[in-house]
Amino acid sequence: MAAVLQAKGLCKTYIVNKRQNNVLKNIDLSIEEGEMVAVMGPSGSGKSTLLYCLSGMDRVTAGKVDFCGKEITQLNEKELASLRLDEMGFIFQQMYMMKNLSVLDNIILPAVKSKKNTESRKQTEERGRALMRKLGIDDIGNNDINEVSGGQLQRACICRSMINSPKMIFADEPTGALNRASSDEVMDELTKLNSEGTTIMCVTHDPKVAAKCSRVLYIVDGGIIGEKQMGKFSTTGENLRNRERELNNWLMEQGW
Ligand SMILES: Nc1ncnc2c1ncn2[C@@H]1O[C@H](COP(=O)(O)OP(=O)(O)OP(=O)(O)O)[C@@H](O)[C@H]1O
Repeated sequence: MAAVLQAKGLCKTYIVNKRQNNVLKNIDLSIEEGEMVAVMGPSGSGKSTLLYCLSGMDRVTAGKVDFCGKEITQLNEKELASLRLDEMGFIFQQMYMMKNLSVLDNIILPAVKSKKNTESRKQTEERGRALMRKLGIDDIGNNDINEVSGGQLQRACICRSMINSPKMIFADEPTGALNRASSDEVMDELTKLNSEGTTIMCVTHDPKVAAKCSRVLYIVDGGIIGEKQMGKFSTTGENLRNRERELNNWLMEQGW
């Protein structure tokens, strides 16, 4: 399997009030095509910062990041923005939907903005609707974003992250704002996308979410101190409880 994402010697330092905070310390990491990787660790350990640096949303202080063979740490802002738009999908806990647009218009916005997209508006809308059907929210396309539930909105975010058929989806606490049932539904959709070939990296505090991933990284104080290969989760015949139990035992060994 080819690596989609590779980081070498990745460091990130923030300077706040003249004080240096070395948040990521010399991280080496490789993510293969088709993996679904969870990033776990204590609060403030650098999980979100890692996600932002790997996806080019934030600049690294030292080291390099390759995405599909392109060294993103060498790209300028414009090149980075179009790479993110065309090849990456993003799902956040806060969702970041545009309040003045309908759910469908929010979903298709990355396609409308992409210079690579040669479709008519109607074709793009049709694709948006098809994604909504797949995620079971085809009845809320014309709603305002404040007229839908949190679970529906998060599924809309998944549609939006998929609209440009990205190579990889970066998710930061995608289920953090959801109740258990909605969280399970969103994870089912993400694992389905992953089984269809999309590589996913997901920051989470929830072992139930991580148990559905194929690999779990554990970060403490800006360094990856452990990783666990879980194998692909299959909804058919696999006992999720066993995976959760195994993962919880491992997390305790890491100091969780
Ligand atoms: N934009 C920023 N400017 C300055 N410091 C930042 C910035 N973003 C994060 N930090 C600091 O970097 C450290 C790591 O933050 P980060 O959000 O990556 O941790 P996390 O592991 O995702 O935490 P949590 O689980 O609480 O979301 C923290 O000390 C935080 O205060």
